[in-house]
Amino acid sequence: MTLSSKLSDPRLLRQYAYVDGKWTHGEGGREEAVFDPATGEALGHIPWLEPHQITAAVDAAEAAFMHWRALRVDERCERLLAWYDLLQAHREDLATIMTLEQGKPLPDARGEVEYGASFVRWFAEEGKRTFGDTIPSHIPNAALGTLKEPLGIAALITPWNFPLAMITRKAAAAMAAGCTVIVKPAGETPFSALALAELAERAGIPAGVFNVVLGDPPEVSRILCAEDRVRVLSFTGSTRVGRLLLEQCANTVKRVSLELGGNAPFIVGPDMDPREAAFAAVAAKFQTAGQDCLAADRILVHESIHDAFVVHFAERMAALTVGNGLEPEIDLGPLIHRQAVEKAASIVDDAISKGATLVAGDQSQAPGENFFMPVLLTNVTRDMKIWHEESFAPVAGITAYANDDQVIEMANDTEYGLAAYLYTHDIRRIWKIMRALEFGMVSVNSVKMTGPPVPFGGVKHSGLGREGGVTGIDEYLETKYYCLGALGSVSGS
Ligand SMILES: NC(=O)c1ccc[n+]([C@@H]2O[C@H](COP(=O)([O-])OP(=O)(O)OC[C@H]3O[C@@H](n4cnc5c(N)ncnc54)[C@H](O)[C@@H]3O)[C@@H](O)[C@H]2O)c1
Ligand SMILES: N[C@@H](CC=O)C(=O)O
Repeated sequence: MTLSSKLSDPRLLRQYAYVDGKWTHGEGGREEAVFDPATGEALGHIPWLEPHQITAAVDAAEAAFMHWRALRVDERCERLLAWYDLLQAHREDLATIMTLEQGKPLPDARGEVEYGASFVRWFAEEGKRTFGDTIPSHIPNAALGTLKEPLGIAALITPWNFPLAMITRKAAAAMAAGCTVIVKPAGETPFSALALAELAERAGIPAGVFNVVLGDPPEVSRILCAEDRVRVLSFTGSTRVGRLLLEQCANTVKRVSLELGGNAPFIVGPDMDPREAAFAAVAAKFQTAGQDCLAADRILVHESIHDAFVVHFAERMAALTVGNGLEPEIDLGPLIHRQAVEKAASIVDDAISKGATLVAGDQSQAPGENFFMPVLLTNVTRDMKIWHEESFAPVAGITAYANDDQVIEMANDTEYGLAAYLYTHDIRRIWKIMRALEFGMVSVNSVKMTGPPVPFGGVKHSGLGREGGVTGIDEYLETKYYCLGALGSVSGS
């Protein structure tokens, strides 16, 4: 059965790039297959655009920018709201596309469609609030102030683990600000991006405002980074690629926003009920089969409750079901591809060879070659890869600690600084540890922390800038200061 036959609106499955309002094939004959990670079946093909076609997308975005920025902001925001309504109306098809190309269970895919759509509505509202300032003047007879203006063309490069929401969190902010965008989705999950383009067109978003280019990642990124007309690069993906792109943007001095990898500590205080904390840790570790920048990578449990916590964690983990995300009652889908499975296995082997204890995790039960059964390791120490690397796999590692100062030092012992979890009901401990954690986001007694109103982003090697929230739109705006001089006597100046 083909992908399009599973959709109630088969036109949402597009196998072309989308440039200047037109579905565009490659001119050099290069293409790439897109696979269902659960079955290994090819879902379809996408063309790779040639370099001059990427430049044509920049031409289109440049031409569209003049008109898009000149629209009244409420007109721009109306189009975004129409886009939001269409995302909601087609959420089932969007979720099906996502599960097929990414692998996450259908309920999680539905959740991501809701989450992704919520950014479109949020920025359709925030777009109307891009206020400048008036400045009390230090210059005689002058009025001073600031205006917020769109930066221009934004290039948005996104990953495969959240193939829809990572686009809308950027694109809706940029478009509400008056920028035009060129999206380069991950080659593993282009169909969610192309369905977004189809719905943008139906929502009346003009040609050239929302473009999706496809191609060889380093080639496309090099062109977009070197283009002077592209004034913002917003990237979500690995720290390794983020560093490369930051360097490539230096020559054109563009605004760079980076949402990079994480290695979240999950700290459990001695006052916690070990069962409650263990169940929360399982939820924080295994979402999207561990392929989540917020995944609880290092679980740090006070020594007084460590053993009970491990028992409850193992019990809860054993109840997780692994299988094709299209089937009912599945908790963990496949990993994105075979290399991800090999990386997960190497992280487990490395830990065991350095003294970790394998409590659970039997790979002989895996239902297919891209699946990895959840693993629980205890006695995890700092010399292991699992401590330092973002595992991006369903591998949980637990370490015992003795006191608050020690756990703060352990939690901060990473180059990453995206998110941290803290479970304790002691208010003094919460305040002390929360303040000392070197992370952009700290979630206390809650697994869920994200959503459109919050400033999402990391410190250290986890990135630059914040997405969402009231400041997310600023990533796409420039402040213009004005001085209106020689006005005669200006009261209050
Ligand atoms: N901080 C966040 O908000 C956030 C959210 C989601 C994912 N992530 C991170 O994303 C990573 C997983 O995603 P991924 O594997 O797709 O990341 P990735 O860095 O491999 O790829 C991200 C994007 O960059 C492109 N790319 C890959 N290699 C490139 C190169 N050499 N030059 C230019 N472009 C290149 C890819 O095609 C894709 O579009 C994890 O590290 C995860 O933590 C971060
Ligand atoms: N779960 C994150 C994406 C990271 O992979 C989010 O909520 O944005």
